[in-house]
Amino acid sequence: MGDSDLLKGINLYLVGMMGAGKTTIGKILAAQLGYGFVDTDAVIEQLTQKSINQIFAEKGETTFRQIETKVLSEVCAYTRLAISTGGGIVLRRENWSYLHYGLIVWLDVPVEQLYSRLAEDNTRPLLQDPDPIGKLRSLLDERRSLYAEADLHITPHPQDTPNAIAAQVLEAIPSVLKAKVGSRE
Ligand SMILES: Nc1ncnc2c1ncn2[C@@H]1O[C@H](COP(=O)(O)OP(=O)(O)O)[C@@H](O)[C@H]1O
Ligand SMILES: O=C(O)C1=C[C@@H](OP(=O)(O)O)[C@@H](O)[C@H](O)C1
Ligand SMILES: [Mg+2]
Repeated sequence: MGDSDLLKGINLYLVGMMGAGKTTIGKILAAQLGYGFVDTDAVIEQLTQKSINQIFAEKGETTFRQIETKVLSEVCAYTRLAISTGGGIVLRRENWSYLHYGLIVWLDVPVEQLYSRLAEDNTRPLLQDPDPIGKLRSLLDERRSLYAEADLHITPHPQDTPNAIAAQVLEAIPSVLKAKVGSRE
């Protein structure tokens, strides 16, 4: 049994740039909350029976975003889930209507660190670019104000382990949850 009362069954959504640790930390948070774990990219891969790279290459980003919205709209109907999203989920306004059913946490990690984590990783189609660090910078410039709409903004230190970051999230939840529930009353 985890710290299951902390969120009162409300879903937790992790948002942020690719490489921020959403998938890694979402799993830890799910275990600690006694919640189920969902990664929207993994659901998309299961549904389509294709990798994210294949979907981008064969169908394009617009189709990927349509599937992503459909998956999110279905996932948000459940409770007691920690949901790791893909970095671009914040781009569509419609997605926010689903995200806001839950508590949204932005993992804000500097571009240099994202790059060092993903330099050897070829599973992020948007980074298959001659200038991946420049690409990360421009994506973050486009998205920063959207990520900032999250309920909770976590800026881990470079040496923080995934467990330490999960602990920071859990520690910060009570204060933001109060504000979130209060804003609905
Ligand atoms: N706190 C951390 N410290 C070091 N490496 C990390 C940390 N969080 C994630 N990673 C590594 O960074 C890479 C990207 O993490 P991932 O969870 O897939 O991020 P995202 O889902 O946000 O793209 C993975 O190789 C993961 O092991
Ligand atoms: O930032 C993005 O637009 C994307 C992030 C990826 O997920 P992660 O954020 O888990 O890497 C994945 O959804 C896809 O490659 C697009
Ligand atoms: Mg991920």
